[in-house]
Amino acid sequence: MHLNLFTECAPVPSFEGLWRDPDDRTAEGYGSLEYWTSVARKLEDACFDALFFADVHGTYDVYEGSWAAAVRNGVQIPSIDPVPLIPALAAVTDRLGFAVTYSTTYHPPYLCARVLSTLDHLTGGRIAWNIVTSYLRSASGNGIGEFLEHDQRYDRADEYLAVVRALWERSWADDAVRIDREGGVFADPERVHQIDHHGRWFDVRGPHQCAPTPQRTPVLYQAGTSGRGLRFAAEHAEVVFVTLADPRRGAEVVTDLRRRVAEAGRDPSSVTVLQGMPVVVGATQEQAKARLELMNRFHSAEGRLAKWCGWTGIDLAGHPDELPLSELPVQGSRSALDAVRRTDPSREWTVGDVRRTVSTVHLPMRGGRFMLCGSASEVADQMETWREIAGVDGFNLVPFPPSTGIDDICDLLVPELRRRGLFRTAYDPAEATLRERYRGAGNARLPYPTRPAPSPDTATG
Ligand SMILES: Cc1cc2nc3c(=O)[nH]c(=O)nc-3n(C[C@H](O)[C@H](O)[C@H](O)COP(=O)(O)O)c2cc1C
Repeated sequence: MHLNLFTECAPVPSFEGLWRDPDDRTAEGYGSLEYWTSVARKLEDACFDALFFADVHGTYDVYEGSWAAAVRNGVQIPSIDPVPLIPALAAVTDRLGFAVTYSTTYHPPYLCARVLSTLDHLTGGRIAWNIVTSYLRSASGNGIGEFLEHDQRYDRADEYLAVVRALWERSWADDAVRIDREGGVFADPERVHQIDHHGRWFDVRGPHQCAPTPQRTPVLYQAGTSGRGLRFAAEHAEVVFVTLADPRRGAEVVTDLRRRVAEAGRDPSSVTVLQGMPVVVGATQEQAKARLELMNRFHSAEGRLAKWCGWTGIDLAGHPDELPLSELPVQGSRSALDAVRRTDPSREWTVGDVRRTVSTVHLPMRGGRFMLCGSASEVADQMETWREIAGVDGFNLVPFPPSTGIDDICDLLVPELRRRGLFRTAYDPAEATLRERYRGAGNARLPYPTRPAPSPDTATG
């Protein structure tokens, strides 16, 4: 089983309002090296695959047409950039991987390739890239790029991947770096190539500024399960991060994804699917339930609405309650919208229905299904059900409570998973890089060759 821990470098990585819990360490800790190094050490002791950092490049200003609710509730503002943190975390760990989010809409591909190669060098091949197309229109107001329509963002992302993959895979030969002190040749210019990419969105000559890293291309993660998102994943992703509503309906998405991977000419079993999963675990079921009471106490409906409206681009305060949701165009995240719709696909969802659902606390024992909850043994049972029925390969765990929940996962849940033979008791020394943890020892490099971007004109939804 593959296990990541999901977080954000923000006071409220998830569960809006929980920063008010006096035991929560994230509110002050998110900006401190001491906090993040202690998290990284804890996860490495538990042999996690990776620490996953979500990130955005604008403010959540859709709800009520303002970022006031986001600021008041600390919803990814303030937040710091996780990327500069990674070398510090790598310095206190040896094997833990790090997944970082970089946007194909708001970061230039040449600079993205260099930053991720730098991290792959400095960590000895422990980097994954969470490829996002970005749903926040507000970022375009910060002078970092133009917000495009949903499908166009993915078209651009296809070309972006052609550029960065060419820089990582084709620009430098493995034997280009010679360090020949006698001969006075550091690197052989004959073995370093321009990529000469000229496309609709990008003109990048190259060569890449970094010599080949342990993985060359970082492990390619993708999140976004609209039809267009799945097509992008089928073409590029090695690990797909999903948030499925429940195991049975989730199985349809996973099957659809693997079918599309096969259609793209790749081995469907080579794609690792991780379910993003909130989890609360206690020594007993009663203790887990008691922890959940914190949700009732501190949950912020306003903070939740700020986040959800930012994800989708729909202002739930800006339309009449009775308006059917199907009448609103969605330029943000269709996955976030589908996650709500899939809880009851037969219903004609209105703006009012969604606002009530999004702002209400859904505790697992009161019918809310989207959470792992209970003693370690109960949570492990639920994880096994997800694996068997939905066909996911592992989890991107979202800890509840946000900081002490990390200790519960490592100290209570991981030992139970190990007892069942579901999770490693030590890192395999033969798996030197993060990619090898997914694909086995000896597979440090991207398994499929670089490909030109598929033409938006010929691709189908
Ligand atoms: C589980 C999940 C995690 C995501 N994480 C991020 C993130 O950290 N930063 C970001 O800008 N977008 C993130 N996204 C947004 C996607 O990259 C994408 O832009 C958005 O979901 C729209 O695509 P879709 O309609 O296919 O879902 C995430 C989406 C999902 C479903």
